[in-house]
Amino acid sequence: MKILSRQQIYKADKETTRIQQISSLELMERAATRAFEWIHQRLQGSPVPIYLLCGIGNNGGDGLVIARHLAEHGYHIEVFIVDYHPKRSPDFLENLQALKQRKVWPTTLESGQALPAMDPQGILVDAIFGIGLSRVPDPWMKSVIDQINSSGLFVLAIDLPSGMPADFSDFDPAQNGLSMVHAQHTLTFGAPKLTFFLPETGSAVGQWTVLDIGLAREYTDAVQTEFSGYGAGLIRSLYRPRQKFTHKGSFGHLWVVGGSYGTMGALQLAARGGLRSGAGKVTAWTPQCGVDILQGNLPEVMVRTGKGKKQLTDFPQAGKFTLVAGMGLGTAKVTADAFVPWLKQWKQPVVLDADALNILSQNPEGFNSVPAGSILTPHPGEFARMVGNWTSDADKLEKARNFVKQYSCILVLKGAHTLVLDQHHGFFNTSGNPGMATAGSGDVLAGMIGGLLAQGYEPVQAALAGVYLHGLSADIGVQKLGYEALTAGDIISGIGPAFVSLFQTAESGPPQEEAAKEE
Ligand SMILES: NC(=O)C1=CN([C@@H]2O[C@H](COP(=O)(O)OP(=O)(O)OC[C@H]3O[C@@H](n4cnc5c(N)ncnc54)[C@H](OP(=O)(O)O)[C@@H]3O)[C@@H](O)[C@H]2O)[C@@H](O)CC1
Ligand SMILES: Nc1ncnc2c1ncn2[C@@H]1O[C@H](COP(=O)(O)OP(=O)(O)O)[C@@H](O)[C@H]1O
Ligand SMILES: [K+]
Repeated sequence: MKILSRQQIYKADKETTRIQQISSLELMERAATRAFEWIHQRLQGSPVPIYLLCGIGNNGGDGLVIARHLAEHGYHIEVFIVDYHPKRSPDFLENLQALKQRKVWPTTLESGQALPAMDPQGILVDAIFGIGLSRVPDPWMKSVIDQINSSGLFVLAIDLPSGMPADFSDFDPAQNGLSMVHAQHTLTFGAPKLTFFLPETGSAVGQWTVLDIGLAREYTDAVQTEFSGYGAGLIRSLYRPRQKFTHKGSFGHLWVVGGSYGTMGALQLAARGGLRSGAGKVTAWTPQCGVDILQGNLPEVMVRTGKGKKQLTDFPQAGKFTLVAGMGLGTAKVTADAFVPWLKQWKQPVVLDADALNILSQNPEGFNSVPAGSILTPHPGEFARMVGNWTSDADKLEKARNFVKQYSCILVLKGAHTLVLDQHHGFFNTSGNPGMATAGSGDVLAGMIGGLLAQGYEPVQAALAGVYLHGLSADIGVQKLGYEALTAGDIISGIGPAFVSLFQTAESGPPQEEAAKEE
């Protein structure tokens, strides 16, 4: 599912009206009618009061069209024009006339005015600002947004919550206190917006549904976007079925390197993640204290040790195997002094997680030794050590772009929508849940990505599939366990069912955010 930038959406609008030979007014009618249908399907004529807050641009125009349809279907509506700007869009004006012809008379809220009292059992339709928002809302608009947020009403945002930009091309909302409507649900037109996927803004969107408004495929199919959301569809397309006459040698040899006294669990979780993702063989390289633990717990894994008793002080000779390093490794000076020069021996892409990243952050020159195409999997704390603190999601994204360019690597920025970023594209994952916020789940992910890389998936494919299947495994796990009880070990137990469910199609029509997981 492509994430179109603000400018690309305007272009899509233009191309749609040109190719389909319709007016912008007709496109507005089509878009807002889809939104009305969505509401009508759920409310089924309910007498709940509906308050429509409309701006003066085309987002407000959408609100007026929705209001007209609701009035025609006998809903109890009140319409307010939030008069934040003297310039009305032509399609807004046309629809204002059309609404008045239906004998619906909107109330105008002028600058400085407070919102009227509203029944807290009602629904508030937010059609104040859409993608036209080009600068931070002024103090009056901020107070309107605050009043909406404290109203207690169910808020349905049209296209996007007012105050929230579609992307960061015009301004960074964090620089001005992130003043935006917090919606329970957002009905967005044509494509999801970048800001839906990032924590500062994504929490304001609530559940989201992309409404298909028939944008010209000639444009949307061809346009190159910087970002997309992905799910099962993409992973199915790159999945490699196993052939009959294959053997364990066909699926690679994964080495998981790490562990230290007291953190052998991290290495075990990675090893198990690699095994369950299909690596033909897995070897662990650990300090001597790890041998009994690993041999006792993981009969499938071979164990080799360095000279260090409680921490690694030396590393195996680089070879034809696939390397995942860093889980539980520690950052002791003896370990770091051996690790950084060792990394130089590697020519093929490796997977670096946790303390491998922390060691490199303390010795930043070492990042130059990371082989091109390697996959680095920091959580936010590790990424801050790598690139310094960021001031906002927009700033973090910029730092990530620069990092990937500088070191020709793939970043897996872990979070609710993990971002897999290479020099060409950013992919936001759509699987996973807050149950994964538990110690060790990142170790499992590193092992899974390594297991896929070992089998011959291209690095970016291994990162995409590992991240998606990891989230899906946890989604399967929480169905039985709930969010609180899910552990990293349960994610490992879900890997098998996740592979299986990849090829089972959903029968019922899921809501769109769910549907995005299919793409
Ligand atoms: N394909 C699609 O997706 C379709 C989209 N459609 C709908 O059109 C919507 C976009 O409409 P829109 O361009 O008229 O912008 P909208 O958001 O109504 O804002 C109005 C104006 O406000 C202004 N302004 C900006 N920031 C400001 C601020 N802080 N404080 C005060 N003023 C500010 C700014 O004007 P400026 O001052 O920058 O010239 C802006 O133009 C879109 O979200 C969707 O709902 C459908 O109808 C058809 C299909
Ligand atoms: N709220 C959430 N929603 C979805 N996924 C999450 C959420 N919180 C954490 N995760 C996922 O859980 C994993 C946590 O990794 P990490 O912080 O490295 O764990 P650890 O260091 O304990 O192994 C990541 O894959 C991340 O994307
Ligand atoms: K809106």
